Amino acid sequence: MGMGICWIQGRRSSSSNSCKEYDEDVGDTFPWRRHRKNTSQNGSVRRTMSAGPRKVVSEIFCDSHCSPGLEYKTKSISDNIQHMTNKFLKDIPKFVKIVEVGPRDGLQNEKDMVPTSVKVELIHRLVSSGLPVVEATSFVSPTRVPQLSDAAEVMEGIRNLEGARLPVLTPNLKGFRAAVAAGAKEVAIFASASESFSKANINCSIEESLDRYRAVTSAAKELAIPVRGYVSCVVGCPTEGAIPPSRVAYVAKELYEMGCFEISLGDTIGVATPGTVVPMLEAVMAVVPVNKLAVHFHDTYGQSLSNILVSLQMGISTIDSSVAGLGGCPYAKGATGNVATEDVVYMLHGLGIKTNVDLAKVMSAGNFINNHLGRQSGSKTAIALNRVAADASKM
Ligand SMILES: CC(C)(COP(=O)([O-])OP(=O)([O-])OC[C@H]1O[C@@H](n2cnc3c(N)ncnc32)[C@H](O)[C@@H]1OP(=O)([O-])[O-])[C@@H](O)C(=O)NCCC(=O)NCCSC(=O)C[C@@](C)(O)CC(=O)[O-]
Repeated sequence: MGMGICWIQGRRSSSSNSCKEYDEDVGDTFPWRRHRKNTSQNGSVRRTMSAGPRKVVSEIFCDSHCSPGLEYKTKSISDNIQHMTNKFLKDIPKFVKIVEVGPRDGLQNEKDMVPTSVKVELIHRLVSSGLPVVEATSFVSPTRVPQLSDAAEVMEGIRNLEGARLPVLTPNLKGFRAAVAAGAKEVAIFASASESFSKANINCSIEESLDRYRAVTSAAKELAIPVRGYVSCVVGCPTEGAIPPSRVAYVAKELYEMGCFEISLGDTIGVATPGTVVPMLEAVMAVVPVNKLAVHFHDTYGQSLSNILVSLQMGISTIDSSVAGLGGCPYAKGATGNVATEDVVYMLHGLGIKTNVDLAKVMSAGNFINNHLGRQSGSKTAIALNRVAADASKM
């Protein structure tokens, strides 16, 4: 296989040819430690992590992720994670739900059409990694977002897929009805805190969009279909600049009151820093319960992980991310992709936070789509671990 990423913590499949379950959910990754090379009696090469002061909690014998013939021992860093008592980390959640937006937000800006079969395969791989929610596609105008004009076909390809929720974006009743007809069991609506972005993105004012979305949420209620709400431009807008937190709070509250079960706060152009995230979250948390909020950071200025950390410290426990950092909004020029799922999982597990996501499998999904797109991953974690794996396979 040549993937060689068995030092990654996370829940493992119990199938005989993949990594054994960890003894503790928080295993460890010490890719920077040197491997010791041993030769066993039957001649197979074993590589063992150099012994350190920490407890070995698990040993992984992995055919599916390691290079053939290699075995890795991992050490636990759980001994070092003191978030229960550490004053800086004691209030962060113990479990975080990751909402994968790669197949939708990640692909919507791709110029060359990605074949439907590749999208379907990507979604299958992401679901198999344990991600609880994978946003699958959008039922928007095909002239506005040609890349997702195969939404109904994508839904057909994932019709029998189980193990994750598979919401789709719907900008209006027309999109909602098409989504339901295609088999969608959950939808997302997307408003903006910026008037000009609302106009550019969905061709109406904020108030008009809220009216449209009331129609969608009431139609969804009749069918018992859960609706997620997005607020875009929660910190900055490509044309208006800084957006006041009070405006974000207003739109979030409207979406919540019309029935959205969760509100995702989108830094659409990736300009936020912890300095602007804190006041924005404070304003929104005053009107929407924190357990109903998610954060959605694009990584244009490389601030996403620090923004996520401060959001965790403020009690947020749902994080949107995109495999391999794919993405960008067609109506937010210059904005890059979402924070990479691999980087988020690596950080969360490093903080001792459970996700139930298998980083190795997310990386495999990332490698799959990057190979198709012919580009390097936007995830630093994936780049680093792929490099370590390649080095290890040469030893
Ligand atoms: C909202 C509309 C549809 C308004 O569309 P419009 O441009 O105002 O035009 P319209 O309403 O007059 O309709 C134009 C044509 O589109 C059709 N139409 C109308 N609705 C639909 C539909 N649902 N599905 C398919 N077709 C549709 C409609 O029937 C008509 O067809 P025609 O008569 O010309 O043949 C359009 O502007 C649109 O699709 N915008 C969506 C653009 C988009 O997807 N942007 C990216 C979303 S990402 C985002 O917003 C941020 C987020 C969520 O990721 C979070 C973050 O990062 O911050």
